[in-house]
Amino acid sequence: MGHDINEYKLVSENIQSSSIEREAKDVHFERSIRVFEEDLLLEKKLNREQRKAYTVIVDRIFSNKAGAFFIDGPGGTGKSFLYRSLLAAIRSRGFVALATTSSGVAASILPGGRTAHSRFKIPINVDENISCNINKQSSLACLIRDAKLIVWDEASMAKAKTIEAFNLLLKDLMDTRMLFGGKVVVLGGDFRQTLPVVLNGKKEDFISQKDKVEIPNSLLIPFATEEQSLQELFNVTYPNIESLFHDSSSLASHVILTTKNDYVHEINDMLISKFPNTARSFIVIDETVEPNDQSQFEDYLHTLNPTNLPPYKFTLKEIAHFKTHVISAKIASGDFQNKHVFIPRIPLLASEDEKLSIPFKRTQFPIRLCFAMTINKAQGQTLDFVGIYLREPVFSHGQLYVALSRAKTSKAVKLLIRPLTSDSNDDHLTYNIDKYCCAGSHTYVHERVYDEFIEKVKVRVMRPVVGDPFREGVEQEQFQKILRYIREGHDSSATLECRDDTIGSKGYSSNSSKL
Ligand SMILES: Nc1ncnc2c1ncn2[C@@H]1O[C@H](COP(=O)(O)OP(=O)(O)OP(=O)(O)O)[C@@H](O)[C@H]1O
Repeated sequence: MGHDINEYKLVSENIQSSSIEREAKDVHFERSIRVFEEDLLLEKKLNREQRKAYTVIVDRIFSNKAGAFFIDGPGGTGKSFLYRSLLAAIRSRGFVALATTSSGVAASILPGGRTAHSRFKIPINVDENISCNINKQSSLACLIRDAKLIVWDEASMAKAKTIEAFNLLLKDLMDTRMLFGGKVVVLGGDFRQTLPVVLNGKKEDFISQKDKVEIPNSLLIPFATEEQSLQELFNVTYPNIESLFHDSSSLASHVILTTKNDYVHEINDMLISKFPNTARSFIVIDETVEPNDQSQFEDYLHTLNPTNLPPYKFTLKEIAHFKTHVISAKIASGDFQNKHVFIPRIPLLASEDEKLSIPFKRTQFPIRLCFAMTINKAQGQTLDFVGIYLREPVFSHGQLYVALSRAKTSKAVKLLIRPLTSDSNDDHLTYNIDKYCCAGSHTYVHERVYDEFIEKVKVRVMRPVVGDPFREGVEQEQFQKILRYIREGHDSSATLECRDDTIGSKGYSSNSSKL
């Protein structure tokens, strides 16, 4: 590992995959996505609400008008179904339609789906001045300019800054100040489901309220002992697991959902051990970025489990053919279903969000077992059977709702709840987090209600009681941030609807303002 293929002199010419070549291949793929007959037929099956949205959006596209749409609907009400029919309608006429989502799993559900981060080169680590990394002259820029339709599913899971960066990119590429560069953009999602992950967030970042909910007996697996009840959950979710061996598509439509990655790893290890074949474990190679630190920190690095890196050790069974550095496998779902691939071991870096004290790279196969996955990861999927394991209650807004709404019927869901305390028997009660307050910096309002909205907001904004500017929590940094937002809004030609003056000469309080 770690060697350049050219060192082996296998062919006379140097093999170099330039970023331009990779991009050209990518663009070629996007322009030649095949539309399947079944997707073309979806249009005929649209229900009344879906058809209404479909007609308005298609009409905007073919009359060459701009349009920014948001498709809202509770889990399982057919948002993805609508996107599929829209994508098929545009692509089958030979036009470009880009399908993007906020998460990789959701991207695998849409034909030709990509994460928005990857398609629009939006940096993962968002900061104040985030911008997309696309050259205006590149073939990717040309592809985006040509796109008649851009779909962004699960947009409710994206941070506001990423949507703003996307908006700026389109304005820049299209050379216009119109929203989303005057293109037809369909954002979709469900704010009742999980929202963006706030890493190391403080209380102010997500204030939520817990409510106790009682789960009906028909959905429950009674809690006896942890081992016994988990076994029962495994049995209902994966009946005859050994025979599922040869039926990868039905294996992929059953899943156990839980709250945290640590529990996911535990369950996956327990389930892989149930397969009869020979086990093979793969241990990672951890290398510090600074070579001199290697001997001192190697053992310590093995104990770390950053969220975006594979665990120190994982086990596979001999169903795929694997060698030490490459696995030969078949893809089970998505656009490339049944395609045969070779997966090499590659070095992976931890995300900068992890803020590791010793930067290092971990070499391992970029794969994970997925008999179990986190609830957040499952958002957007519709599955044949869902087992939910709540070792502890959900910890963020919408998680319980997402978990319960992944299956098509209530008969295809079973929950195992560990009682909150060892001496209680309330294995039918859990907490739901259902109220979520956050400070939004932008509001997109439909033009039809814009004037009325502005009037109502003006009245509201002038109403608050101004507090003590010296109370705990009122900081100069936050105050400067608010003044900066007002300035930025003003500079980008927004109208100041209320006062923007500061209160008094002491402390950090500003009058209510609205741009
Ligand atoms: N008009 C329809 N006719 C037949 N089946 C439909 C229709 N609309 C949706 N479905 C089916 O309902 C299920 C859920 O639909 P879909 O995945 O589109 O919902 P969703 O709103 O995207 O869910 P989520 O919010 O969880 O992502 C899918 O199996 C889909 O095929």
